Amino acid sequence: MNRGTTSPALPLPPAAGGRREGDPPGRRSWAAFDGPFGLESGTDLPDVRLAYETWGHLAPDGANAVLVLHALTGDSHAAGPAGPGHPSAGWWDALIGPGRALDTDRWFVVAPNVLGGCQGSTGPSSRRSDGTRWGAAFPRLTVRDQVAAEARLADCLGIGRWAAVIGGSMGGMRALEWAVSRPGRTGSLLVLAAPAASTAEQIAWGSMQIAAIRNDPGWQGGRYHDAPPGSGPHRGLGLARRIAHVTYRSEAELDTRFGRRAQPGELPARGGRYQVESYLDHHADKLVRRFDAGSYVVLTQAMNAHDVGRGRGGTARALRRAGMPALIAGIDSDRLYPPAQQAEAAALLPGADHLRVIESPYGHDGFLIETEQVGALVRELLPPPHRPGPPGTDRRPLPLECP
Ligand SMILES: CC(=O)SCCNC(=O)CCNC(=O)[C@H](O)C(C)(C)COP(=O)(O)OP(=O)(O)OC[C@H]1O[C@@H](n2cnc3c(N)ncnc32)[C@H](O)[C@@H]1OP(=O)(O)O
Ligand SMILES: N[C@@H](CCO)C(=O)O
Repeated sequence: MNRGTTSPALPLPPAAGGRREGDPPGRRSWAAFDGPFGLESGTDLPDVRLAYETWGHLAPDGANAVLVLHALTGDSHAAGPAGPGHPSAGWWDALIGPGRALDTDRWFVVAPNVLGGCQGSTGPSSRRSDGTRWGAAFPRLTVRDQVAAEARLADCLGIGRWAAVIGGSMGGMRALEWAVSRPGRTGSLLVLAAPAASTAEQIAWGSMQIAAIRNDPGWQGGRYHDAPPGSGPHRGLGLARRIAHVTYRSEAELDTRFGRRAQPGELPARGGRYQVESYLDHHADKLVRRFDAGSYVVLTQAMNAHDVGRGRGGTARALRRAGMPALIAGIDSDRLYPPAQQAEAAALLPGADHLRVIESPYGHDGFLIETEQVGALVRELLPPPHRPGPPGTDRRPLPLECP
């Protein structure tokens, strides 16, 4: 195991370095595990690197650690301002920080970039030991593989049991997999807008996005990473994002916001765009500039394969393994992961009483937008102590090296 600091936009430093006591909060680091790292498919990755960010300080007994897991196109920058390597502020910045729902004066928050991603963790755009990029040769991953890698990271950080594992969408799939596969390491659970198993329709949406990328001539069978800049499958990735983004928002929101209006200065009857088309173009353009198409395919395949009940006697039996206190939340206007699906999971999880419903006009993206309601759920899961101690007195340095 090695660790160091990096930014996804910068070349990795040699395998060395590490966090030191007193490091500023929001420190970005990475951990590399020597392989072979066995995958559910039966193949191996020769080595694995996970990028992660942390906020707060780990208590001497390691009991104040909270794992926060991002969605499909998210990354480890869950909190903090925009800056080098981070075009936007953290995606849950409103929730993580001193005095916020995930109070970093009390909790040590860890957010890894998912295995298969493209923001510092091993994925299709990473280089292999011979210097070539994985590209099409990158193996199929499952949510279980991603959680296994996160468990290796927890081992390395000396975190035997998370006080809570929290995630939305694809991050919620991983949170649920943590609870089912590692109940002894998952102290409590918050799953937002995520299913116990992807349905036919969810797989269908994902497969259309994968097809959009693969049908772009720039895909080149997945071997485009060393092609000249600009010749990759950008059009396909942009189309995938447009398809996905419609599923992330509600019909009512799109209608209220854009209706049939033309984009200012453009006339649809003369080849111009509707406002909603321009909006989708904008989101496609933004994603293409920050995300790798190969990672998009690998992560979407992992979401399509997601089924906590596979090989465990079915969903109901699998969920019964997870007895920790749990909150399962759905968004009332989510058409991608309808709340009724999560209500079934809530009914089956021993530690969850009933589905929590986030009210939002925004659809699936409500787990990113409705931070007040999400914060209330986090506070319910991790209530403030009756007598808080002075912040920052209980802390231990993270190990510089793992065995
Ligand atoms: C866990 C994770 O997923 S982490 C990664 C965070 N997620 C993403 O980045 C996914 C992409 N973004 C989103 O899904 C959303 O922007 C969210 C969820 C982050 C925030 O949602 P909202 O605040 O409702 O933003 P919304 O979807 O309205 O988009 C606003 C953008 O659309 C642009 N826009 C709005 N109308 C139009 C239009 N007619 N034409 C062109 N652009 C438009 C705005 O200018 C704004 O641009 P900017 O983001 O570059 O400043
Ligand atoms: N906007 C989110 C939706 C997927 O949950 C993302 O891009 O990751």
